[in-house]
Formats: sequence, structure tokens, C-alpha cells
Amino acid sequence: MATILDTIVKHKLTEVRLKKELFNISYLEQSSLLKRKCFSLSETLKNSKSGIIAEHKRRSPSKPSINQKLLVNEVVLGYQKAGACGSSVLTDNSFFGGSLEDLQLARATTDFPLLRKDFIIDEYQILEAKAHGADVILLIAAILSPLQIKNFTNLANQLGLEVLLEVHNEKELQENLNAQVQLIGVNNRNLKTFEVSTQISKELAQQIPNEIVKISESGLKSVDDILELRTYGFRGFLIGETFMKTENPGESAENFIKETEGN
Ligand SMILES: O=C(O)c1ccccc1NCC(=O)[C@H](O)[C@H](O)COP(=O)(O)O
Repeated sequence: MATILDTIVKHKLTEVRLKKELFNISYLEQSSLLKRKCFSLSETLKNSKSGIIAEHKRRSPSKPSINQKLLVNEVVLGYQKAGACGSSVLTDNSFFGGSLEDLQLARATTDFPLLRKDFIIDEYQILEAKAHGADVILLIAAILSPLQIKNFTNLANQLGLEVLLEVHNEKELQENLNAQVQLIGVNNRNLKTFEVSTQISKELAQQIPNEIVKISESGLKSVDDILELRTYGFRGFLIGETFMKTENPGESAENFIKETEGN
């Protein structure tokens, strides 16, 4: 049976092919954002006490409606004021209701690291990420070969972008340890069943080399989750729904961050 990732990737292949026909590389090269020096998420996390990366997320395959009404620029500005280390902005439209315009609005409003959260399967999307204001791209090991991850990382790094490599099991991690990424994220959400457990972060933590910043992603709800994962060496924590499901995600993030910094 096809998994949600299979479905998303199938859709993404068509989406990117059509986009490349409509807007070729020289169109992206006109963006003034391409010349910009990126903010470093890995350095920000190394120097942060809380390590929170707060996500803008309207909906997802596991939650059809999280928060559809707030403006992306207000949300990410709230996150920056709250003291988050950066923000993740979903740019996939079909499954998450996000867009590249969201990323560009977030860039225009903030001056902290922005992660383009999407399903990258083509080099075109990496240039597109920088051209719309991203500092970091996500590469998902479950949908790419180790060679693609190496090549995509090289291109991203040449553009000044950092790479967050997402893994969910030992094989995905071990196969890609030499890819030269700056950040490795362990996804606590099983994308086949949508079950969430921080157990996988705890199991894989020791296998991630110390020079790569460790991030735990998804399903993080409480300050206790953060305090426990810190003891396993995690420096970054990607949180979406816990903040986005509230009326004021910035305020929720601020309270959460204050509590993590106090402990
Ligand atoms: O969130 C989903 O349902 C999902 C489904 C399929 C692929 C990816 C998915 N999520 C993307 C993410 O990585 C999360 O948005 C991110 O880690 C934040 O997670 P959470 O704090 O649980 O909202």
C-alpha cells in the first residue's frame, strides 16, 4: 500500500516538472534574495539555551486543520520576539496549505534563520528556496538516495544554505553520515502510521556525530520532553502543532521558551 510519503512524492514530481517548464532557472536567478548572506541555524542553536525552532503549519496529512486563520508574517514575527532560534515555514501547498509566498513573507518580516519545510526531490527546489528567503533546507532521507543527499547538500552549501537531514531509523542515519550536513533531525513521527514517540530520538542520538547539531522533530508537547531530550544531546527542537493550535502561537512559544530556559 502506498504511504503518505509515496503520495506526496508522486505529486511533487509532477508539481516540480510543471514549475520548471513555466519558470526556468534564469527566472529564479533574478531574485534579489539570492545574493543575501544566510543566517546560520546551526550556530544559532549552538549558542542558544532553549533551542526551539517554531513552525508555521496550517494543516497536515495527520491533522486536516490546525490553524488556517493567522497570517504567516504575524506568526513568525511572534516566534522571533518569543526568542525562538528560527522558524520552519511549510511551503507545500497540496498537503500542508503552505506556499513559497509564505516563506517570502516570513523573510520580509524577520531576521532570524528560516527553514524551507518541503519535500525536496530536485535541485531546482534548492535554488527556489534561497530565491524565496530560506536559510536552511530540509532533505528527507526516506525519499532520497544517499547520492542525491550528497549532491543536494553540495549545491545547498555552495548557495550558502545549511541542510537539515531528516531521518527516522538507523539505516537512514548510517547511510548518510558522510553527507556533510550541518544538522540532523530525528523525526519522532512515523510517516507510515502517524504515531509519535520520542523513543526514536533517544535511540539514534548516540549515533549522530558530535560536530553535527542534533534536532528532535515532531510531537513535542511539553517542556519535560525538551528537558529529557537535552540529556541525550539534542540542541534543537522543532515544534509546530503545539504552538499553532493556540490562538496566539507567538505567546505560546514565548511561555514555552521561558520555561525551558528556566530549567
Ligand atoms: O505532520 C504531518 O502529519 C506530516 C505528514 C507527512 C509528512 C510530514 C509531516 N509533518 C512535517 C513535519 O515534519 C512537522 O510539521 C514538524 O516536524 C513539526 O511537527 P509537530 O510539532 O508535530 O507539528
